Amino acid sequence: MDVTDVSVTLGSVQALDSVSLEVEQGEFLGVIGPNGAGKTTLLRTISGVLTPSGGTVTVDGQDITDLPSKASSRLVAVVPQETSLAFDFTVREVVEMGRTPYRNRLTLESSADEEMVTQALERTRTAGFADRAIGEVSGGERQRVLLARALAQDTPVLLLDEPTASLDINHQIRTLELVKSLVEAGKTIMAPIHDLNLAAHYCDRLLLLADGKRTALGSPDEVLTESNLEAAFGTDAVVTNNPVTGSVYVMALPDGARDRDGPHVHVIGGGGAAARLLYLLAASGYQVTTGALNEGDADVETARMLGIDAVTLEPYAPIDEASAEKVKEEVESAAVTVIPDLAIGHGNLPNLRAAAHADNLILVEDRPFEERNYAGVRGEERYHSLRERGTVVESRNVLEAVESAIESS
Ligand SMILES: Nc1ncnc2c1ncn2[C@@H]1O[C@H](COP(=O)(O)OP(=O)(O)OP(=O)(O)O)[C@@H](O)[C@H]1O
Repeated sequence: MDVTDVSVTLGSVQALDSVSLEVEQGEFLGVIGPNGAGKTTLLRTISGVLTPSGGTVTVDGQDITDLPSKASSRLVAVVPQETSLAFDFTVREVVEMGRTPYRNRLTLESSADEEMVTQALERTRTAGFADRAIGEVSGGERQRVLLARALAQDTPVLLLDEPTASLDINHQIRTLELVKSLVEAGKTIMAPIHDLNLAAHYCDRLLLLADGKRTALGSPDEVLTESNLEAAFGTDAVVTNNPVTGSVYVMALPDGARDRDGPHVHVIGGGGAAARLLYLLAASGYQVTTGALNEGDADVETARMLGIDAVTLEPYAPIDEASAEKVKEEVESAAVTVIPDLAIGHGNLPNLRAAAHADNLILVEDRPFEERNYAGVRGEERYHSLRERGTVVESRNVLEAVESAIESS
């Protein structure tokens, strides 16, 4: 499917401004963007409902705007966000409407039509209430019925307007898994999706629209960058990777979330040991820094999510001199430095060396000192010497300890 330089004006609003894109057969393209960006308008233009003031839309080499509606309905099916359906049709009758483009006044329903309708009902799990009136099913069920109708239409291109909007979490995933299987079977699918994390996980590519313009187009990690999100949505967002699925993960931060103005606390982390502490300190308004940590470490991910500055290193790289120096600078400028209950290995010796420069040092120990893990004598010695000049607390008392260290200094 090719969209070339499409512009649409609605009333006095330029809803689409010279938008171009190609969608491959067997591709799932997610359309994202703020309210009013033009997502629905783009869908309505591709389906032939709206005529662009400029540009063309071609499907299978045919210009949609030139085709009679019956012919375009064999190329593009739409699942609208909202629809007014006569309330006394049954669910099955609504799905049968999907076969209309293949009928004329003289042909009766064929067995192929019936087969398509049955399949569509089954794939969308709506067969169980096929004989109920459409007015008597829930909003989420109705959305699945509309998807069934579009499947019965048997088109190469399927446009879904917010396919998961009124679905519960179970049906969101089921619907997107169904979309995935349709795409694998060769359908071309385009869908505005507000949930950026679902979009990132399921879509092959994303189109970011803002103000009727194509702002970005590419793989989810190319499109979902902090600067693109800031520009399009005007929101401060943190982009990390979902530790479970590996997909890009977006979290919007409330206004001012990064403007913490409390005293500076530096946290030596590693392997996720600092995650909760980072959260507690950030939520209490401290200006928190952490590091040095390797990219990919769970503590780096947490720091990103919370908008905390981290001194980072390449994955698995040892702490080099420049990074050790940066850690030392953070420690020296911090009112308090905290070492959570971490495993002490060779890797973090430079961090421990830097911690020796702290004005106030707090060491968190939830396990008896003897049971802790030290890789090598040097780690143990180094930690011992820090222990002598710092305050040892359990994690449940760490906030209090930070506060009283700051008060007394
Ligand atoms: N019938 C109309 N007449 C005039 N302007 C319209 C009409 N329909 C939509 N618009 C305007 O066109 C722009 C694009 O609207 P569109 O519905 O395509 O946005 P959207 O990205 O789908 O938004 P949402 O996320 O809220 O569904 C908006 O500024 C909207 O106010």
